[in-house]
Amino acid sequence: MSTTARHPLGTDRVPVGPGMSMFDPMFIGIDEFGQHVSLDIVFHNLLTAGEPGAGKSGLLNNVAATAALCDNTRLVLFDGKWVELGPYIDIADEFVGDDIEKGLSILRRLLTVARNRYLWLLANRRRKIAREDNLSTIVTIIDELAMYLKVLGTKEQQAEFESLLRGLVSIGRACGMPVVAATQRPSWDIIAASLRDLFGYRCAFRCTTVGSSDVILGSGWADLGYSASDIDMENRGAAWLLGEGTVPKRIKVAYLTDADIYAIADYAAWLRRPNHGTPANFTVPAARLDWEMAA
Ligand SMILES: Nc1ncnc2c1ncn2[C@@H]1O[C@H](COP(=O)(O)OP(=O)(O)OP(=O)(O)O)[C@@H](O)[C@H]1O
Repeated sequence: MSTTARHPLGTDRVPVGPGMSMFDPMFIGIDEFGQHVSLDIVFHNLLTAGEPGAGKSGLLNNVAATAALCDNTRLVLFDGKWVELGPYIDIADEFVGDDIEKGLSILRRLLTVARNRYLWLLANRRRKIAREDNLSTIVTIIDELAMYLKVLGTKEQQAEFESLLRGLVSIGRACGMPVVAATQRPSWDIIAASLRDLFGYRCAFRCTTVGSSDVILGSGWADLGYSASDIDMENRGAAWLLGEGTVPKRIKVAYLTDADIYAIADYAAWLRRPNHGTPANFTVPAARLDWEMAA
C-alpha cells in the first residue's frame, strides 16, 4: 500500500486509512494458484452477478470496505435491500435505498460532476486524472441492479435510470468515478450487452445456466470452457473474473463476516470524523470547499 497520499488541503491532517489510496491495487482474494488478485478500480468499472447466495456481496463488500478506508475517496451507495451496503451509510456521501426518484437525482448529479471534471481536464490539457491531482475518487456501488431497472418505480423511471447509469459507466472511469454493480439476475433484460461491455471487469459467481454466465462474461466464453454454471454450489465466493484483454481467471473472493464489515465501517467512520487530526484553529479555505463541491 502506498504511503504517499497527501490530503488535498495540504495540511498536516492524518489521512483517512493512513496511506491507503484507491490508486493502489485493491486486494479482493486469491486465484487458483493461491496468488493475490487485485483490481484497479479507479480506472475500471466492475460488474458482478450470480445466483442468490453465490457470494456477490462478498466482492461488493471488499470494494466498499477498501474504499471506505482510502484517503480522499467518497462513496455513493445504492442498495434496494438496505442491509448489504447499509453498514457504510454513515460515511457515504449518498445512500439510496428503495427510492428510485432519489436515485435518479443522484445519478444526474454524478453526471454533472463528471462533466465538470472533464472540463477541468480539458482546461489542463489532459485526458484522464492522476493520483497527483488530489481529486477525490467517487465510487458508486449498486447492489441489485434489477431493483432499479425492473422493480422500483415506473417504466419511465427505470428507463431513465438505465440511461443515466449507462452515461456514468461510459464516462466516469477516466475522471475517477468508477461504478461497481451487482445483480442476481444475469439476463439480457437486466444487462444488455451494450451496457455490460462498458464494464472493464466482469465477475461471474455461480450461475444456473451457461447462458447467464455468458451474459456476464460475454458471449462465447462458456464454449471455451469458462462457465460459471460449472462452479460447485457449495463453493461460495468462487467466481470467474474477466479483465480487459485477458481470459477469465478463477478466483475465490476474500470473505468478510458481518462483524468484520461493521468493524471496518465503524473504523472508517471514526477516521473520517470531522476535524480528524486537524489543529483546532484550522479553517478550511472557502474557495477550496466550493471547488470540492463542483468536482
Ligand atoms: N468468499 C467466501 N468464502 C466463504 N464463504 C462465503 C464467501 N462468500 C460467501 N460465502 C457464504 O455464502 C453466503 C452468501 O454469500 P453472499 O451474501 O455474499 O451471496 P450473494 O450472492 O450476495 O447473495 P444475494 O444475492 O442473496 O445477496 C455467506 O453468508 C457466506 O456464508
